[in-house]
This record gives sequence, C-alpha cells and structure tokens, in this order.
Amino acid sequence: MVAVTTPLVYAIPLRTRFRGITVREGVLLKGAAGWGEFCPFADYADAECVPWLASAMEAADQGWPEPVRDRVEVNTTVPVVAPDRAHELVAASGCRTAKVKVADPGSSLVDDCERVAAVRDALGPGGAVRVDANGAWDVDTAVAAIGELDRAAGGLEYVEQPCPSIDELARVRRKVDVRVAADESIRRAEDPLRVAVAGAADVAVLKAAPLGGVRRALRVAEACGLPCVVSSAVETSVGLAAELALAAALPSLDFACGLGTMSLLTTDVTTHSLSSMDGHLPVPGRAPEPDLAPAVQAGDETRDRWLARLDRVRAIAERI
Ligand SMILES: O=C(O)CCC(=O)c1ccccc1C(=O)O
Ligand SMILES: [Mg+2]
Repeated sequence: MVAVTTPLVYAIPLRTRFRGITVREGVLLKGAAGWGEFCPFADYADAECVPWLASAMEAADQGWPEPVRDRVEVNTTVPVVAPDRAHELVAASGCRTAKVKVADPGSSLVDDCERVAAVRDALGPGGAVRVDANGAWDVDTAVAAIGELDRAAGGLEYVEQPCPSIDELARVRRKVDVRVAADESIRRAEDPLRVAVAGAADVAVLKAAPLGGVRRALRVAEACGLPCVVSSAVETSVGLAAELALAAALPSLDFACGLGTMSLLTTDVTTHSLSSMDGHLPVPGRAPEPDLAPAVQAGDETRDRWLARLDRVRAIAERI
C-alpha cells in the first residue's frame, strides 16, 4: 500500500477542448519509490478506475522495470482546430510525426481534410501524419473518409480506432490500404489478444494507466504480438513519466509515441516538465517531484470529489 503523505489534487485547464474536457484533474500520490498519478476521466465508473490506481501505486511503491532506451520519439497531437492553427502547432512542436483528431462532432470531413492537409504542409514530405477518429465511424463511412483523408495527407501513417468494435476494425482493415491502429479496443488486459486474433489492427496503442501499470502493459504488448505505440492519457508530467517508462521498456518501438501531450495543458505540476522541444522525450528514472503542485491545487469541491473517488476505488481494489 502507498505510504501516503497527503495526496495532492490538481486541476489544470487545457489549451483547447480535448476529448470533451476543458480542465484536467487528478491526484498525485507519494510512496517509497516516488510519485504516482491517479487521473481516470470523469466518465469512468469506479470499477474501471482500479487499473489506474494500480498504475499510480506501481509508480509510488515499486518504480518501473529497466529501460532499454534513454529517449523516445514522440508525435505532436493536433486537436480540432482551424487549419492555420494546426499548421502553427505542428511547426512549433519540433515533431516529425503528428496525430490529427478527426470525426469530432464539431468538424466535417471537409474540415478534417483541410486540417490534415495543413499538417502535411507543416511537416513536409518526410514527416508522418496519423489520424484518430475515436471510434466515430461505421464501416462504410470509415472506408470513404480514410480514402479522402489519405489523399489530403499525401499518405497516412495509420488511422487510429476508425470504428467502435473489433469486428468493424477488422472489416475496415480488409478494405483500406492504410494501417489500422486499435486504441479504445485495448483497455483490458485480454483485449489485445482479441484484436490480434480477429486481424483487426496493424498497430496496438497502449496506455500504462488504464492497463494497470507498466509491467502489466508490457505483458499485454508481448501477448498481442503487434507493433505498439504508447500514448498518454493527458496526464501531468508525473503520470507521463510512467507512460515514458513503458515506451522505454518495450523491446521494440517502431513508431513515434503519443506522449507529446504536455503542450495540450496550460501548465504542469512540476518545473521538471516532460515537454518535448525536438520531437523526443528523455526517459526519467522516476516521476519528477511535483514542486508546482501548490500552484495548481484544486478547489475544495474538486478535492473532496477526488479523495472520495480515490477511497471508493481503493476499497474495490482491496476486495479483488
Ligand atoms: O496519442 C496521442 O497523440 C495523444 C493522446 C491521445 O490522443 C488521447 C489522450 C487521452 C485520451 C484519449 C486519447 C486518444 O488517443 O484518443
Ligand atoms: Mg486514440
């Protein structure tokens, strides 16, 4: 169990709405090995938050397995913004790979194609453009949209989660030339195997937090046998350190990882922020000290809500 000092609850505004949220909230926990972050999204039921707690406690109590690399190439993540803004974000990121959010309710396919074309222009022909539909399309819509987006991008690296179900991913994958990546379809330890067996994806997107920590995510990577991309849950640098530890410990890493997400937040919990200037992040041995946490402390209502959630999730975790 975590040897807790008082947990720190933070609330940090996002620069642009992302995944329907405008403020990121979570709890930082300290144990013998260092700091961990517990930050499941608000729409997760308590039982689904158990792996997020396991990941935070792994960081706090144990630390992570030995890395096999000391830095990780990252992509920049482009939210649903106007094409000129997308161009600016990508040019300023220093990254050679960009992931563009598409199929958002507030954005048409024409808008998405314009955003993707602007991103290609900012990266140049040597860069890589991937898109993420967060499961918004049905099979026919996906096949048509992927064709258009692939043309607008001058070639897509992959399309992430075009449809909600594993079966639909497999059908889309048979109909398009662009690689398919599974993200939301890989949330439980047994999912990647189903994705691989169904022939539903070319790439697996892994996140340490919802998979229950770095060690469990490494076992998932091994079991699914697909090339993996590690992607953040838009944590602060404390939680990002765990995602980086996962990326650093994977035996092979063929794609840039979705860990350049500090640029989505207006600030951080630490002065030792894991934000990338040149498209790479260093692999820290442990999470940075949250020396700025007092400045981003949540108000009383948010704090009480998170401490109550933490208690409920701990109670469930102790029963299983
Ligand atoms: O993968 C990236 O580039 C950044 C992380 C990201 O997109 C993300 C972050 C939080 C929740 C969901 C997602 C997602 O991939 O859909
Ligand atoms: Mg995704």
